[in-house]
Amino acid sequence: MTKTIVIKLGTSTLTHGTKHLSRPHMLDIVKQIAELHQQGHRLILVTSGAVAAGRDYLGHRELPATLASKQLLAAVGQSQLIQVWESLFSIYNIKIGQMLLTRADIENKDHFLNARDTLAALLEQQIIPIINENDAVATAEFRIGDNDNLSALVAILAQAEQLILLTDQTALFDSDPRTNPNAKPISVVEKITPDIRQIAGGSVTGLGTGGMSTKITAADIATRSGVETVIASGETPNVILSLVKGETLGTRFLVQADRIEGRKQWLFGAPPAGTITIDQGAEDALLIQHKSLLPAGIIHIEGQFARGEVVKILNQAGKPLALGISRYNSEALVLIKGKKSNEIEQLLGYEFGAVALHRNEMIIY
Ligand SMILES: Nc1ncnc2c1ncn2[C@@H]1O[C@H](COP(=O)(O)OP(=O)(O)O)[C@@H](O)[C@H]1O
Ligand SMILES: N[C@@H](CCC(=O)OP(=O)(O)O)C(=O)O
Repeated sequence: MTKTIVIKLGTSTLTHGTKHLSRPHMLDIVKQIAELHQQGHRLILVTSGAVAAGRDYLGHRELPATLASKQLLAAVGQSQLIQVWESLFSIYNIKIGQMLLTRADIENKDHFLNARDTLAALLEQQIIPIINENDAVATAEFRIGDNDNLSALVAILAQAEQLILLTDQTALFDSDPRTNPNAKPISVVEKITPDIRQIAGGSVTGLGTGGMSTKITAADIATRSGVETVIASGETPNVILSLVKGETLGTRFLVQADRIEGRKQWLFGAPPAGTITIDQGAEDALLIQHKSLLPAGIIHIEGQFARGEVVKILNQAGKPLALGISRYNSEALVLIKGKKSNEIEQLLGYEFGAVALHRNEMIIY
């Protein structure tokens, strides 16, 4: 069975603990990804390293200790970083696509759908998405701040089966192995308890952001949404291939929720912004055939809502059937209700796909 896998590479792995990107180490990762890509798996790379690459490119020049300097380094370094990935993937004739995201692109449901559609479109075309935070513009308010958390959100976005966090340690240890030589690796975390959070410290190398602490938060977010998460070393030979095969390596965090249901809980934070009344055919499609809602089955729209907002779906008798995320805003739905999906573009001048509400973004009562 093929899987969707998000692989996060920390600065420590990409630089191999030095001050510049390590092409040999990056090539080793690319080689493994190419093999899995060939097998039909869908792979997404979340890559750190822009700031480190920027520093190196500018010859480690002195800069004022400001946010703008960090953003400057990210702006300079991101283009270096993506060039290296592109040249390495081209060895295997694999095309890549760059996505730079901020918190708003994931938390705002409208943007979330856009980002998700782009990811899906890239994967469908066998293009490997290469993702980083848009550090050059993300101000404190809009930053996720570390790529561990970003990769967990990307895993939810992509409905991935597995999230692999590659770092400079072979596992999560019971204390930081840099300060405690007797620290012991933990192979499985069944549940993230306060004790687990307690043993995960920060980053001491000055290269990484967040250390183990942000990886635990990321594992928590991902496993609650049904995404198995593993922390392992990017240095271990064939680490990605072994993990995808299910071999025991690093620290494995067991899933805490069914994948689809967990993801839905994450999606449905807000109260419904409007209601959609559907006909009998659409009701059967939703309840019996477990299908998405097409505009053709919509009779009436109440309330004003944006694309990405939560709406309640009612049958003709006014009985609530489901909650769902609308792929179109209320004005657009008024124009396309009762119409065939292939007429959407002509009616609106744009389209976000054939369905009004997708099955995977719906909770049936
Ligand atoms: N309990 C722990 N087990 C393993 N590593 C830990 C622990 N607590 C803190 N760390 C630190 O976390 C670091 C990895 O995180 P970080 O430096 O942010 O790397 P990355 O760039 O891969 O995200 C390790 O080098 C280690 O010093
Ligand atoms: N977005 C930043 C990296 C942020 C980050 O989380 O770094 P790391 O802890 O090395 O994975 C960059 O590209 O430099």
